[in-house]
Amino acid sequence: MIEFDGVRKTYRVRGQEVLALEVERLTIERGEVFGIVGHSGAGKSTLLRLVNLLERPSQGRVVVEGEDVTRLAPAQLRAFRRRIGMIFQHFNLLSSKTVAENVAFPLKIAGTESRAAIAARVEELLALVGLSEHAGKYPAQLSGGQKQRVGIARALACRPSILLSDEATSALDPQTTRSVLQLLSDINRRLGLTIVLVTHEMDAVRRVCDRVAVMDGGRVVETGPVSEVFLHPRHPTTREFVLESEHVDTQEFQESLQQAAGRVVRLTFKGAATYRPLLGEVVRRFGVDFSILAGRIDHIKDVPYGQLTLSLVGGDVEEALRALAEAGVDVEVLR
Ligand SMILES: Nc1ncnc2c1ncn2[C@@H]1O[C@H](COP(=O)(O)OP(=O)(O)OP(=O)(O)O)[C@@H](O)[C@H]1O
Repeated sequence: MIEFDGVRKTYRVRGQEVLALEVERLTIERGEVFGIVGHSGAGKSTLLRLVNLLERPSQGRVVVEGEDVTRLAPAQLRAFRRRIGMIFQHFNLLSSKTVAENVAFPLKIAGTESRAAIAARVEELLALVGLSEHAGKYPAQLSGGQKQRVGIARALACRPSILLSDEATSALDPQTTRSVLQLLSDINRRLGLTIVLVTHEMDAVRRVCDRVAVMDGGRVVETGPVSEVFLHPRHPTTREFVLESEHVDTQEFQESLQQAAGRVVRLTFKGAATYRPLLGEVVRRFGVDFSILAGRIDHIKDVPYGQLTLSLVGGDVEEALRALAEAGVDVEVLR
């Protein structure tokens, strides 16, 4: 478990104290994939770097697996950092070392394992990330996705219990992003380690995270299970992120809402309800006509969901909405 308790981080810029982060309380549970999403400058990296004390809080406590990290003596801090792996946007690989040497590097520095044990561990890690055939190559000979896989293998070398990911897929194309996120998800499941994933892409959160914190201006403005935050965003920043991730132009969408007739509602179907012909049944039963303003079917982690924005006219709209809600559909009246 990772706990932030009354944490403030300020930087001194040209003689002035500037507040970068203020988090009253935030808890990341053991074994979960926790997303931190926000625009550039929102404080995401600062929050992440407080976990392994790459940044020191100006005030408050960061407690990792029961230990207040700010109180660790230098030798304890070195041992503690080995329990936390980290991956970066630009991979940070050593260009003069091979893939295998990059992965072996943290184990050599730790100096706790024999050469043979390190070689065996490297082999195991390269198999885990699907790079066994590339052990002797140099980073320059790899694609972006392969480089990040090396980064992941290296981060896992010392068997950490926490993996910090700072925009690890931001430099990758969409397909490679998906495969790296899938790998992180598999690692979370297979090894049971906690992953904290900083990103500015809500789509990455939707694919792999269990819970998410949305940051704005150095503060956590919304937090909760991804399905909750994604399907029912409350804070304007969260709404913006969700619409962006659905490639919806906010202004165009507002305009189409204004032109729509009758009652405008957003229906969210989750899990099995996604595939049931509920809407057809209900509109027929209550004589309601509808037109579709927006719609999508997708997954949040492994759970399918469908979301439809409709304008409803005629018939008994109120009763139709009640029937849908009773059948387990989330009904939001937008207008
Ligand atoms: N070393 C530093 N010195 C001064 N200000 C800093 C320093 N590091 C970060 N900041 C400031 O703290 C705020 C939060 O920065 P941070 O890098 O955590 O944001 P972020 O959400 O990760 O953004 P990005 O996605 O662009 O990395 C910003 O206003 C930034 O300018």
